[in-house]
Amino acid sequence: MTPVLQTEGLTKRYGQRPALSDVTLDIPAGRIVGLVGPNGAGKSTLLNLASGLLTPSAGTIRVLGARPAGDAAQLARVGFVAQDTPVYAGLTVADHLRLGERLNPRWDGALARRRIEQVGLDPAQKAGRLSGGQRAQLALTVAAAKRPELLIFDEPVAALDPLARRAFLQNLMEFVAELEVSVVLSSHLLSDLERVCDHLVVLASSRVQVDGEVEDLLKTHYRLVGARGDLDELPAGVELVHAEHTERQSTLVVRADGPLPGAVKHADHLDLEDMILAYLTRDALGAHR
Ligand SMILES: Nc1ncnc2c1ncn2[C@@H]1O[C@H](COP(=O)(O)OP(=O)(O)OP(=O)(O)O)[C@@H](O)[C@H]1O
Repeated sequence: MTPVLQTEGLTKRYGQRPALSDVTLDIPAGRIVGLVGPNGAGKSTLLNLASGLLTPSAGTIRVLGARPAGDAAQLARVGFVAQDTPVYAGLTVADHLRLGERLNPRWDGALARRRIEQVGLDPAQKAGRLSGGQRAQLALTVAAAKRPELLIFDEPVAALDPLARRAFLQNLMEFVAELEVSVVLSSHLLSDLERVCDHLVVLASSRVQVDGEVEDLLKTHYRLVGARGDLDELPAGVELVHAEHTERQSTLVVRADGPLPGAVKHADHLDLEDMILAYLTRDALGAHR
């Protein structure tokens, strides 16, 4: 199956400053991919490159096996909702659907109308008067009714209250199951990502820190506790992500594809949130050293 997103040495600079450095990814189709990282990590830059709004400074990017936004057919295959879910404030909800129908060859009007009704949007309401959550629902509906093969969302739930966020993500998961669409979404909300994503990419300081299927990542990451000094040497196949020490004890977060060190007193798997935080802490400490 063609990968949904494939990059090699992908780099984007604004002037001299890298926003994305040497990013190599190969993400299979049929996933909900979470893209996570601190402010300024390069998430929007990557998503804008994937949707063809930006062009790379170096390296390559293929989306569904083709150049992003290379032609009208490729544009129709990808639905992109930029940060802050832009809508046309002066147009009504129904106008958005009419516009979508006119602009998109594969427009699914029945799906759009059903979704609008399901989420309780008034077709006559001007989009500029919708709440943040309603706007997000409208943007999701328009993007999904294009019947794309890939949906890209830049922080779709950032402006939503917890209930609206949950409803939006629930909706998104239903969509994915119904439409067999792949999704790439960025978010700062790690617990949300844990609930909906099956593939994760952690970006920090313009570089990929870790990337993989969530299930594999959870299986291979551990928090190890041992006597201070006993865990200084790690065997081959065990990569240190983050370490904290007290006078007597060391606590490490590691990625282990092989056996754990013999001197470990205690080993636990981490949840996704703690694993991501370990990578982000490593990057933050490295950056300020
Ligand atoms: N148009 C631009 N001109 C110059 N620099 C830019 C531009 N857009 C982004 N940058 C810089 O590129 C880097 C990556 O920005 P980007 O918006 O991709 O990060 P992000 O991970 O999406 O951040 P956030 O979580 O805050 O949305 C930042 O240092 C940012 O200041």
